[in-house]
Amino acid sequence: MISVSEALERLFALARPLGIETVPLLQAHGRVLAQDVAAMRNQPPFDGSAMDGYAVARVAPGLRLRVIGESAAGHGFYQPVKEGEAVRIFTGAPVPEGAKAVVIQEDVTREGDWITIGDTPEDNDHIRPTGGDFRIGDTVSAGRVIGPNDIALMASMNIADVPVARRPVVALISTGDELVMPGETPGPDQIIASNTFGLHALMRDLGAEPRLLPIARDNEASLRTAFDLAQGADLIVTIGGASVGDHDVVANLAPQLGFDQSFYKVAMRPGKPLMAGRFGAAMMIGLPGNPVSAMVCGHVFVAPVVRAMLGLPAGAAPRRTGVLAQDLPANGPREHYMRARFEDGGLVAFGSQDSSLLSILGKADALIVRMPKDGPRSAGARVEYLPIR
Ligand SMILES: Nc1nc2c(c(=O)[nH]1)N[C@H]1C(S)=C(S)[C@@H](COP(=O)(O)OP(=O)(O)OC[C@H]3O[C@@H](n4cnc5c(N)ncnc54)[C@H](O)[C@@H]3O)O[C@H]1N2
Ligand code: MOO
Repeated sequence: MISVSEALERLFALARPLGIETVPLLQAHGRVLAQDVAAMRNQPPFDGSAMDGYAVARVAPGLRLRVIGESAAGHGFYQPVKEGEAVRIFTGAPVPEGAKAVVIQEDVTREGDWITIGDTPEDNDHIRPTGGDFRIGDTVSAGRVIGPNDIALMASMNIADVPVARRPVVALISTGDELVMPGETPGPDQIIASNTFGLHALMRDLGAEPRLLPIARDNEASLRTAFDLAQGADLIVTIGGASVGDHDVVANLAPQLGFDQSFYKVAMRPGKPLMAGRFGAAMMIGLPGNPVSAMVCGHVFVAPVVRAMLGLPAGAAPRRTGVLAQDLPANGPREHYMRARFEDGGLVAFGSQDSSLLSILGKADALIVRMPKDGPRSAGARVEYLPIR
């Protein structure tokens, strides 16, 4: 059995980066920027006014000036302003040549075409200089998930088409004779497939393109059909059949069908019978079937792999530090991801950590990470956890 960190390293070695595609700006939200993009223009493209008021060549209280024109946003005034003159100006308008400051209209008295400057602070010229926000060639750096603020910035830079990482296509295959789809009527010894649905949502959140394939039954022909249907995927994720039982088809049959295994079994709880390797042109991860194991492995392994495929830094799922609100006993030999909730700001692990209990996973805010053989921890101790909400 290998450690969680070694498993992650091997997974990153198996992942292949994806190509780049160009999407219209409106579709770039949530995608990963695949190349630096550069501003096509200066912003502002001219010295512009930050206020409504009067553009003047000199500011002095009591100065009387003649208003010679008007500069509004989208309608500049293209004559110089000289000593003794002022130009009526509005926020966002180009400042005329010769103007050294804008006096806000609250600090001015106007009579006809004449203004008199009143008491006004002289430390702010209210002029936004050309390129004060960004200049031609300034870049937004690749390797970031594009958020609303990035979209606004790129729009302002006149970037209408954005190079983004192609979404990894993730084929999700549930295996087992006992499974039916949600909405179907299960037989007396059947249950509803849940793992592929939770993982589908997780993949969507990460910016992948999940494909839910039909359930593979516990026989070679059915598993072969599922792998055939998975062709074209960048990542194949199987769920269940990973352990040592006679009917555990993925562990028993996948190598005969083309699975080139890199590792099998990780010293973690839940999630021990995890496997990974390549399957033809795709990477493959075989998750254990127990529902909590599958979801925890989704957070701990599949999510970092998808991020790496998208060109984000290859690293473990980000952890935070929290304070225990209760004592915890010593941990066993496997790295333990304990389902826990926050109570008054402190972490409380659930009493049952059985890997079949989705009702507890559903109430959990966090997975407390216990390293192998970690000693007992007292209430008040600081521990690492993965946020899972
Ligand atoms: N003798 C041993 N038995 C088991 C071991 C072991 O080391 N020795 N490991 C246990 C551990 S740990 C786990 S985890 C499970 C994993 O087994 P499999 O990956 O083979 O999973 P299955 O047997 O197919 O299913 C386990 C459990 O989960 C349910 N299941 C499966 N797929 C789904 C799905 N898509 N949605 C909802 N539920 C699913 C399945 O019905 C079973 O109840 O093995 C232990 N055994
Ligand atoms: O490792 Mo299994 O995934 O604990 O139930």
